[in-house]
Amino acid sequence: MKTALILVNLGSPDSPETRDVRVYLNEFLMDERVIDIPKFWRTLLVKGIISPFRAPKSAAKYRRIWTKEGAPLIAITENLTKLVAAKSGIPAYYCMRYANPTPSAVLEQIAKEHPDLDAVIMVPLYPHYAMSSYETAVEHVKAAFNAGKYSFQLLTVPPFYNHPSYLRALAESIRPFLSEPYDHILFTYHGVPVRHILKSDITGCHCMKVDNCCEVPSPAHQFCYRHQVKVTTDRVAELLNIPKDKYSFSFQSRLGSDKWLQPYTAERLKNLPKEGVKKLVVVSPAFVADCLETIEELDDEGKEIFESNGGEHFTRIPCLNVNELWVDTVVQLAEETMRSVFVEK
Ligand SMILES: C=CC1=C(C)c2cc3[nH]c(cc4nc(cc5[nH]c(cc1n2)c(C)c5CCC(=O)O)C(CCC(=O)O)=C4C)c(C)c3C=C
Ligand SMILES: [Fe+2]
Ligand SMILES: [Fe+2]
Repeated sequence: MKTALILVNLGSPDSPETRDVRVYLNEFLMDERVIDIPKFWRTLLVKGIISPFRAPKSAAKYRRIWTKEGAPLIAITENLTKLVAAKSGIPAYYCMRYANPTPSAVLEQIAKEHPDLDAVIMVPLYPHYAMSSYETAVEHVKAAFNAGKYSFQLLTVPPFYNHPSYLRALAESIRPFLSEPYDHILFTYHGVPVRHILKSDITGCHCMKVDNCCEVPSPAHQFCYRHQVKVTTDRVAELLNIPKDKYSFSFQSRLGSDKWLQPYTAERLKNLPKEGVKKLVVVSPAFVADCLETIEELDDEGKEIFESNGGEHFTRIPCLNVNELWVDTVVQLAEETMRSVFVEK
């Protein structure tokens, strides 16, 4: 089998200048899987209200996290891609859902450099399924693939929130930070609107409708972000022997006035010191690469909220980034997807 890999991440603006951030925000928020309202209203909201006000503020935040290599999320994805290629011996590329490099440009490059491929395996860099992350990235790459004339097949790695290799990589990345005394570990995940959870419920009658929905077995869980982040949290806590009263999970980065998944991370950071938590460890497993939401929102804003409310020690564990066990996981996920298609035939 001749294969290549394409790692897919979210994307960052081309530069931290307001102009480029506005272009990025427009593309991001005009995505119907992110702001799922009729196009007319979405255009009015995004181009008339959100982007003009948010772009300068977000640009200032991007300037604070920008490095010599550019946006952290892109630089880390590029380095991960190189390590995956070296480890697997399979040519590996990366593309982004928003901004650059685009899936069409990268698919063209792959076809040119490897004209005799049987398959390209897409690895969406999202452990959990959400219509605003995993689903939109996969559909966007598939649309670019279908628009071109490629002789290879496109295969897709499924969400890996409960994959033993991912759980192990995550647990081992956390373990060294628990050797010092701590009061609590908070697993914080990017939030999504509650409406998205209801929309993704294939049964139409389970998510947020059944008591303890995320613990009651259901086919809805295949697409339930809340269930999946809960599984990741509990499995990692089990691997690390963290007692139930010493960990919890919450959701960050809410945008707009809709109801999003709760509890909100900012509220938890404010209240934890009042509950006696002075030494806090924070980890964000939905992001596999450090980005604006971890470096700026957690390291800067999150720490400040915790400490100004009586917290004394705030430690944020870096994302998996280019961690060796994580590189192994990506290779394993791709190989398993390839085998499931070609060996089982
Ligand atoms: C788990 C992954 C992510 C989900 C789910 C997700 C949903 C989601 N995001 C927004 C709006 C914004 N997110 C922004 C940044 C951002 N989001 C993710 C991941 C998920 N988003 C990442 C990794 C990043 C960082 C990108 C980087 O360049 O470092 C932004 C842009 C920054 C800002 O202005 O705050 C917006 C906007 C919505 C509305 C949403 C679900 C509906
Ligand atoms: Fe986001
Ligand atoms: Fe659920």
